[in-house]
Amino acid sequence: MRIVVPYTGRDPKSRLAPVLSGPERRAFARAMLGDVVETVSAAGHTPELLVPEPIGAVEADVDLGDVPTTVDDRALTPAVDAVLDRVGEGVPELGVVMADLPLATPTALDRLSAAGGDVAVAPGRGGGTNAVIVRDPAFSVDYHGASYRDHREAAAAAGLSVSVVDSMRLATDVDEPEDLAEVLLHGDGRAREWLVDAGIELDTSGGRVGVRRESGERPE
Ligand SMILES: Nc1nc2c(ncn2[C@@H]2O[C@H](COP(=O)(O)OP(=O)(O)OP(=O)(O)O)[C@@H](O)[C@H]2O)c(=O)[nH]1
Ligand SMILES: C[C@H](OP(=O)(O)O)C(=O)O
Repeated sequence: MRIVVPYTGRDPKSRLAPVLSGPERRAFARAMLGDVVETVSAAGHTPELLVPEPIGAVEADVDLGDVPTTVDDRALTPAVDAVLDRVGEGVPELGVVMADLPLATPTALDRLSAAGGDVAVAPGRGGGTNAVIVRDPAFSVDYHGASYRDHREAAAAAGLSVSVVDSMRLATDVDEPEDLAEVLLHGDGRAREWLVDAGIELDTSGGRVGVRRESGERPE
């Protein structure tokens, strides 16, 4: 199956700004993208990048190999919807897997692709839609906000069946600083390596496990 991976390098992961500088967020987002592309391929699928502008040489620190790429500078929802227009005769299904899922594994993707339904969804913590497989052209996306709820409602309104996959690895999108602790705890790819190299470490001093910088200070 072809799996589209939307990715933006335009001020990515802004909610990580309390911990990571702008250049660091770009590098870390790129490392997560590398993990996701590798996982999609390892699961036997064909990754396709969906980006608002060509990925430049400045971001070539992570070699993605020869990944097919669609460039569409519209916002996330219309850009993904345009790709989903392909679903129909000749293209029975298409996946959309976000680029900020560095804990995703081939096994977790296998579970999603094995789930039936016109639409198979892996919800994200916090209300989002981290991964979805679409098998009916009547479905369209509406990202941001509580998109998991919105997608279920839209599918129901269109008379489409939905299956939901409960997966910690697909549910953990990295948006907030506390999500970095999950990457340190459960990751084993480039994103985790990037955090360790940057001196980000677990902080177990409070209630919930968080992260801190070895140096104490975020670089500007
Ligand atoms: N192609 C494309 N991908 C996008 C766009 N906006 C977000 N994405 C990707 O969609 C996924 C989920 O988006 P967010 O969690 O909002 O990521 P983000 O915009 O980098 O992070 P925040 O600044 O914290 O919202 C990530 O893989 C992003 O790279 C966009 O406008 N175009
Ligand atoms: C794209 C968006 O991601 P979030 O901002 O919820 O992580 C969503 O899943 O609807």
